Amino acid sequence: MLRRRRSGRTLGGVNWSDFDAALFDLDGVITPTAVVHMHAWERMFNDFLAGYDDQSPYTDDDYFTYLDGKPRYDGVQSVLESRGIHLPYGDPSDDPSATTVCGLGNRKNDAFEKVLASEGVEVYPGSKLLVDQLAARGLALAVVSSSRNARNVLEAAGMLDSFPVIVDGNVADAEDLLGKPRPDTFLDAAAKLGVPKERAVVLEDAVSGVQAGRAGGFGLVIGVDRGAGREALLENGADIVVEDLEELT
Ligand SMILES: O=P(O)(O)OC[C@H]1O[C@@H](O)[C@H](O)[C@@H](O)[C@@H]1O
Repeated sequence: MLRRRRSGRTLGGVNWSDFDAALFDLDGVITPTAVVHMHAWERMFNDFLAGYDDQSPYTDDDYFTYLDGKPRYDGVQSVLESRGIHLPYGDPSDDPSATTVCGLGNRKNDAFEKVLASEGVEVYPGSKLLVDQLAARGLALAVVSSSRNARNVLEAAGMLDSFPVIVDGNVADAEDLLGKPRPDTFLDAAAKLGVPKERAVVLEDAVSGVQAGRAGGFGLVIGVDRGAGREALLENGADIVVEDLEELT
């Protein structure tokens, strides 16, 4: 836990005058939607795995180890590989009923979209506060999310206008950028903001996300522990770990 300091240019122990940009992950960092993704994956995988006699049920450990923060189909591949299940990759246009990597990913997306439409999206109050404070200090802000739903989530949360640069799963696909844990999407966001990586801060809740931050050589990597675990975040690339971004305000 960081000691809160409000003096000078320091917020929550971070000297923000050392930085010109903040690159925020979305799900689990700005909005509590990591939980929605988590539940949608759980429902889809448990239905799918029930068709196998020799597979144990999918658990939260599967989520944090193989899925958290990764692009949709990379996550599906990773879970299937860990269980020795081989399916054809298919194509992102696959119907959700297709028994392919892409079909399973799209099946989960149906569940995610239903929850989004019926329940809407909130914002973590501490995250909104930090975003507003950093914007007021003149930092350039971006969202860097693996999700193809990022724009919809930001819009539903009323935060779309807070981020001049959004690098999401669709941008990564269109620009051929490798997804987290590779650093490419974060580097792309920093370049679009015109800020050198050493002057940019990465804020991430997923192990794959802090790995991307470390691999990219960013000025500071802040882990937000929403379930991945403080130690896991520190071991994989976080310089500091908080439980909520309110600690940095
Ligand atoms: O299926 P989508 O919306 O493109 O999202 C892909 C991934 O996006 C990430 O932001 C989430 O942490 C993952 O849980 C999710 O699986």
